[in-house]
Amino acid sequence: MSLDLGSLNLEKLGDACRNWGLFRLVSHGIPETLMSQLRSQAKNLFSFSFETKQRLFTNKPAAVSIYFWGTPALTPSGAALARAPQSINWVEGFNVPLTQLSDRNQYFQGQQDPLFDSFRLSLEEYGKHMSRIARTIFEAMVRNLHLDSTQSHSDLSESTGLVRVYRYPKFSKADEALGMEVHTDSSVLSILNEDQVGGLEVFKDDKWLLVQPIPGSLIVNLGDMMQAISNDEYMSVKHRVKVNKNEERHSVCYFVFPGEGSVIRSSRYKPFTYSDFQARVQHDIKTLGFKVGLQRFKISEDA
Ligand SMILES: O=C(O)CCC(=O)C(=O)O
Ligand SMILES: [Fe+2]
Repeated sequence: MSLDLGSLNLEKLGDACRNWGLFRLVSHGIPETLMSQLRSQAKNLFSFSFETKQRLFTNKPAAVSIYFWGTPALTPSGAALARAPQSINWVEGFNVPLTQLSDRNQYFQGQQDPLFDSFRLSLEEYGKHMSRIARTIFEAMVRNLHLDSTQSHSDLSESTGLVRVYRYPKFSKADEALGMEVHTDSSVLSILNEDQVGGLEVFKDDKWLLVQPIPGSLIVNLGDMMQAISNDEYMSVKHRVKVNKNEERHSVCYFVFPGEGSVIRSSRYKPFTYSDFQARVQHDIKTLGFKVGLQRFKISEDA
């Protein structure tokens, strides 16, 4: 399902969000050069030594490493969550909150290599496009769902935007590992920019389907917050990433969340903030080893 951002068809958008929870976006206005430049800069960053990567910090709100490996599940401060070894994901990445990006002292402090600064500048440029695209799509969704636009305005806040760049190494026993295990995103919206290797799969009608990479297009998927905001009319899609035997894969993924303290009100769920949700997810991952998600906030049907 492909949607054109320049002339968004509300009916088609609604259809994709109800039946798939994911769609391909074209005519999004991001120059192809910026998209590929960002992926190749990220690729170069990954070639630094493990020690250098671990030393890449953001300073706010506290000094936390932006580098992670083996799991995409992070604590609110950005540190990787300790997980059981059987759930190691075949991935490494950088987690970059976009808010302080323009302050060059916040990231990559003490790094002499000019690559860090050019990566920061491309991300800043890319982040502006992401905010624009996310807002445009979100407002179209609000219209399609006939929601009160004043009430739902703060359900998406561009200031929460963050980018994760991923490297999925190749692996000869590709059937025995996943690049990223099955999950739904916790975001409102996630926007993915991937290379041509492929590996993203979505779960639909009891089957795993490969999302075919198409140059220049973006993949938008709906997160749990969007499902709640839509009163379960839209769905957050279950997906995973397969690893490739012969080639490593790179992707750049943008996530955007509700505003800090903004209460999600939904006919299907008890009122909650994104922080409540995140705290619950962290707790479940620590104690059960997996995310239960929206189910935790569901208004019981037989009550
Ligand atoms: O790299 C990808 O294709 C998807 C990443 C993803 O699903 C995620 O970060 O939540
Ligand atoms: Fe995801």
